[in-house]
Amino acid sequence: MTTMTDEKVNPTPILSWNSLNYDVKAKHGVRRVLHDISGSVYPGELVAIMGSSGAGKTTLLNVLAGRVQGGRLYGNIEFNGVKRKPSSFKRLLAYVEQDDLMFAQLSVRETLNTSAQLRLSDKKYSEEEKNERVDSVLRQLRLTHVGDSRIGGGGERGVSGGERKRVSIGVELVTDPSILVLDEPSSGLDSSSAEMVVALTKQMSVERRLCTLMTIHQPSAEMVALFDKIIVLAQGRLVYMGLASQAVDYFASIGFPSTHPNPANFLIDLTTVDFSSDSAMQKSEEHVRLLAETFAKHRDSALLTAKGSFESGVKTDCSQRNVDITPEVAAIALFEPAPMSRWLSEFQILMRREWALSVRNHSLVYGMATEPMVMMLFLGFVFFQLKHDQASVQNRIGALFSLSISCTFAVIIPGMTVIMSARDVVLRERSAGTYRMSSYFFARALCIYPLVYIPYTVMYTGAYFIAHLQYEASKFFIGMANMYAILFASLGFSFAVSMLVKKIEAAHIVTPVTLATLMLFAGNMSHAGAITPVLRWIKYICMYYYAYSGFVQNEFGGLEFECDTSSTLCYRTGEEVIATYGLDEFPIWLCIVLNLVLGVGLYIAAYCLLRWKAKPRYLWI
Ligand SMILES: Nc1ncnc2c1ncn2[C@@H]1O[C@H](COP(=O)(O)OP(=O)(O)OP(=O)(O)O)[C@@H](O)[C@H]1O
Repeated sequence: MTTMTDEKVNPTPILSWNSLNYDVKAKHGVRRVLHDISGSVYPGELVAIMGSSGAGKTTLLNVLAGRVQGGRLYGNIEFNGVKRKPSSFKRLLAYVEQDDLMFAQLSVRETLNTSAQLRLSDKKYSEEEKNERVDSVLRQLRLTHVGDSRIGGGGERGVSGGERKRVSIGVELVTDPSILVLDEPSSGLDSSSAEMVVALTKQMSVERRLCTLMTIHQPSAEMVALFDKIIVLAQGRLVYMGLASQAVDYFASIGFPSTHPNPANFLIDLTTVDFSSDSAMQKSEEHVRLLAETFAKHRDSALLTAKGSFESGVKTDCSQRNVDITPEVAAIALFEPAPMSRWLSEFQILMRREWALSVRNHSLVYGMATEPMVMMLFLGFVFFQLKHDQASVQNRIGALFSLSISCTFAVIIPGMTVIMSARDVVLRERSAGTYRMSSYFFARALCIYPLVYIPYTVMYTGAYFIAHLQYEASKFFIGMANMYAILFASLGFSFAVSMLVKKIEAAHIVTPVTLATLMLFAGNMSHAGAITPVLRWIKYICMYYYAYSGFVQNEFGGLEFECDTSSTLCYRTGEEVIATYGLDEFPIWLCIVLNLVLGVGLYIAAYCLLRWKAKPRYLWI
């Protein structure tokens, strides 16, 4: 197997790293996860990072990809011979995560197409060129036959695991990366699918002169034969980095002849720490340290004699050049790579995608449409054809309060589920700088409105006429505007909680508790003007208060009631009811405006949280 390394053609490694050390917080102080790792890779190479579980493979990969969070990182990393710049490096690096984070409801072609549309520059590529790029990636990754199949996953039927992994790779390859990074691309795949993924990756590396780095746990002998270089880690130490084909010979030369037909199994056996007892652990840790020291000496001697047999490109290896470079401590990089498309075209692409996602989520669409219909029947028939007696006062109060409540729970909880279920994909896309957060935010928000506003308009109209609220056009439409305002605020609430809380389980606890608390301030369970002064302000940030005040003033205004002779308490006019409940603090139009303002405030809070709080804080050197 000839290596496709490029050191003769291009003596500068595409990526080189020197004296990488990474510390994390441990129970008793600090734990070193990576010890003094140096190395380099070249265009066209397929490099595997191997080692047993916990050896530090993913950590090293993330450090090299500029994706490590938390802890302290020391050392130097260079890209094309110079210090990396976060924005340009991220554009040229494609990172395929271990979990295939994609939308189950989109087809393979749609997934790749969206990535191409968003990540290929509008200035450099025409629409046809972008489509051609998608076709060529589909062909290269042997995905053409499943182009129209849904991705699936999470309970939805879709393409196979191997195909899904290839789509994840394709999402990154539709751009023009210089480095492709894959975290455990074979995990969860059967051996033939895993081999196919590695073989195709190899082919792409050669054809596109891509440098590919992947972590891999226990590859088959056939897969090892595809790698140009391997990096073997044990307990965060480098025990080998060099040609895959020479690894076994190297270990034999230092006294560890292969005991296994598969070199990967041999290397894992050789470097695994035995945790069965304290003495066994100490012994194997000593063994790993010895292997790392031996490799350091061998590599140094290879450098000194310029034989370069272990590591291709050693003559220009940064570990040689950087002897007098002081290792740097990583700073936190908070950057946003420059977007590739104009805001409006980004927004249109995302609108199309978000709309497809919304309408293809059948349980969501049916759920959001059915709930208001059920509510309409209950509201209409529990409060059927209201009259003008004293009982109808209580019934009207009940109907209007229920209407206010139904505009929150049944909107906020499904809304939150939709927004949060997309979170991981959005974070992946954000890490790659795929689009601006503002275009995503607007597209997501706009796509959810029809799913809420259409059924609620039907519900309101049905309930209004069945319950026989005041048959007056102005009252009907003012009530509807009031409902639209609380729906707007509810969706803002949905967005804010989705951005504030990381886990959906937590959101499902926080939301009902908050809403139940806010209900106390609506003016139904407590008199709006008689709440303890220290808590009274809460009604001003309570969407129920404004909506309920609006509904009550709209419906009761101008109504007259009959008093029966047996009753001591009698409301003669609607105005008396409004005054008794203290719901006349703001006129109706202001109630509507204040709910809209509350909604805008919640959207702004949600956007700020999305923009800054959810921003990954990667360590950068
Ligand atoms: N931020 C962190 N905080 C605490 N420990 C960490 C952190 N990052 C890595 N580690 C520890 O460093 C070690 C190496 O982790 P890493 O995920 O890189 O191993 P790995 O070789 O990829 O393992 P596996 O094959 O099981 O995924 C592990 O013991 C892990 O617990």
